[in-house]
Amino acid sequence: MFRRAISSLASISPFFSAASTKSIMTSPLKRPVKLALIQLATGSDKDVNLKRASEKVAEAAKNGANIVVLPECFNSPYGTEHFPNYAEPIPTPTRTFPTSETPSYTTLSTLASTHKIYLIGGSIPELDPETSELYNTSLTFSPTGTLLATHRKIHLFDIDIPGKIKFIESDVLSPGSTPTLIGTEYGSIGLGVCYDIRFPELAMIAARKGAFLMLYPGAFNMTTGPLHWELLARARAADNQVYVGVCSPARRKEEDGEGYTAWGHSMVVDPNAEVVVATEEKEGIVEWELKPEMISDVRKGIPITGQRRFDVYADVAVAEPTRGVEG
Ligand SMILES: O=C(O)CCC(=O)C(=O)O
Repeated sequence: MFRRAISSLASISPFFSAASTKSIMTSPLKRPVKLALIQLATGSDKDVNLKRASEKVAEAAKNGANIVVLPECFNSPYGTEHFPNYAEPIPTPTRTFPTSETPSYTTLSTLASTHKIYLIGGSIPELDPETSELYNTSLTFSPTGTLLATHRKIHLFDIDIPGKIKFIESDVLSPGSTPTLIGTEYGSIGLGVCYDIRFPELAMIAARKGAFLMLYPGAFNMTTGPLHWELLARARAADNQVYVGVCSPARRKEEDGEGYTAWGHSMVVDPNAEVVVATEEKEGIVEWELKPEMISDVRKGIPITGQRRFDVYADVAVAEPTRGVEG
């Protein structure tokens, strides 16, 4: 019945191709996988942050998680004045550093291999020693502890809402320029850091390339958190019919003094754009099993994945809006 509906669509639209038909019928998630988002309580002591992250990752792995996510800036306070002090270089095959200079990288790699998990290490301030540029960078490790992906936050958080919040990341950070798609044994995962979620293009690119999940380590605040955090997570899921996970630090306590206050509310959204599990502001772990048929069922019911009209909006990046007739 459904196949007949698709072939009749294909006959009226050349853009409803055989390839897109296949992408509707097959789930991009190969088998069930358990996702854990760690809403970590972070502070100003990097060693304590790494120790706390290690405890919580161990707890998530013990609960059976296969993919574990930490929040944005999990090793440092979130603030432009802090980034230079907490930044670390990232080792590459051709550029190594003593482990004392890369404690966050080393901890994440060890945690991934010890617990045999995919670990999306939230983000850390990164120092590029060649250019002295700083980035807000997310490192992903495989279950053998190998670095799989390095995502430098592409859209820097530069906003000014009078009387509410002003934050200019670009005062000290440089933006990344490369969208990230992480290959795993379960399928591909798209990644963005916090403000990246406001730009639907990244999730759309990842989904078109076959991602089953978009992950956003983030740290929304007390103004934009209640306004947009859940809305954006659900929107990216609805746009692309993929799972979405958003992972925040826990909210700072009064006694921790001045500083950026994260909204919290880490959550998993399913491909139908429903919040399936969420927490509030305190430290905790949000866990959910992602299922292949959830994606394929949603895509069969509302087949937008194969109905896109790239003949109409392929040139969205350069298109000028059509102007009305003047006068
Ligand atoms: O987009 C927002 O409202 C918050 C973004 C943010 O906090 C970040 O990019 O770190």
